[in-house]
Formats: sequence, C-alpha cells, structure tokens
Amino acid sequence: MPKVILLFCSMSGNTEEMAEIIESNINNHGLEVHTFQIDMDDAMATDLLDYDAILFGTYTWGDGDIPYEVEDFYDDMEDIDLTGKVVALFGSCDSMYPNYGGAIETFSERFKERGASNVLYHLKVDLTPDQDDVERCQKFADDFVEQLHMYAE
Ligand SMILES: Cc1cc2nc3c(=O)[nH]c(=O)nc-3n(C[C@H](O)[C@H](O)[C@H](O)COP(=O)(O)O)c2cc1C
Repeated sequence: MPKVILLFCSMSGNTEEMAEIIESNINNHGLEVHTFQIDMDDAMATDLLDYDAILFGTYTWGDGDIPYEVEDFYDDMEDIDLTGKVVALFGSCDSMYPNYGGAIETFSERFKERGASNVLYHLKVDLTPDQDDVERCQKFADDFVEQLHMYAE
C-alpha cells in the first residue's frame, strides 16, 4: 500500500477546503493519507522522504509568489532527493492576478529539480471551490490514485 502525504498551506481556507475534499476522496479509495498544514503542524521537508506519493497544496501570494509560511519548506527542499516520488499539486488562486497560481508552478519546478520525475497535474481553483470545482477536486484525487497504482506496478 503506497504511503501518501498531503501538505498544504492556506490563509483564508480555500486551499484547505480543496485539501479536505482531496483527502476524503483518496480515503474513499481505501488509501490512508497523512495530512499536515505546513504553518500549523510540525511538517518538515525531510518528512517527504518517508512517503511514496505527495500531494502539495498552496495558494499564491504577492505577484505570483509562494506564501511566506512555506518559504523555509521550499528552501529546505533543496537538500533532499525525491527521486521516484509521485507528486501532484493543487491550490486556490485568483484569476484577477496576472500570474495565476504562480506558487504552484514554482513548487512544481522545485519537485522536478529534486528528482520527482512523476510530477503529474496542477489543479488550480479560482478562489472558493464551487460545485464544479468540488468535482474537479474529486477527479484530481481519483486520477492521482490511478497514477499511483500505475507507477506501483
Ligand atoms: C496580497 C495578495 C496577493 C495575491 N497574489 C496572487 C497572485 O499573484 N496570483 C494568484 O493567482 N492569486 C493571488 N492572490 C489570491 C489568493 O491566492 C487567493 O485569494 C486564494 O484563494 C487564497 O487561498 P487560501 O484561502 O487557501 O488562503 C493574492 C491574494 C492576496 C491577498
């Protein structure tokens, strides 16, 4: 059974809502997920090493920037080898900003740099998830589980 970690940060709760939908859908597939809110829980970049699969959620700040509360986590990722990990990223963004969901792209590049060859999709939701977005989150989780089984074979 693959070990799955879900890490996220969220200022006003939108990315957190996505994380909850994704977690519950992955649980529905019979997989256990260990979930951490980066700024609240004691989650460190080295924790990633203990898992086969990583779900990473972040909102975007400033001008397409990563939020300050994940800056240390981002920097600490520099020293870890994520070869072979299956990764998918998600987050709430705001289409009023020119750099829509830039933090997701930045983290995606970081995961790739660190050797996570299977960086899958990015799910971006505009502000608070509406009913369509809830379904997109559910599908995102379904696809993730499918990919996990594929890579595990
Ligand atoms: C000061 C500020 C800057 C922001 N900059 C961006 C941005 O560059 N790109 C973007 O897509 N969203 C940007 N956002 C929007 C947030 O990412 C969006 O509100 C998101 O829903 C917050 O997610 P959360 O509820 O999980 O904290 C910005 C929001 C604020 C308050």
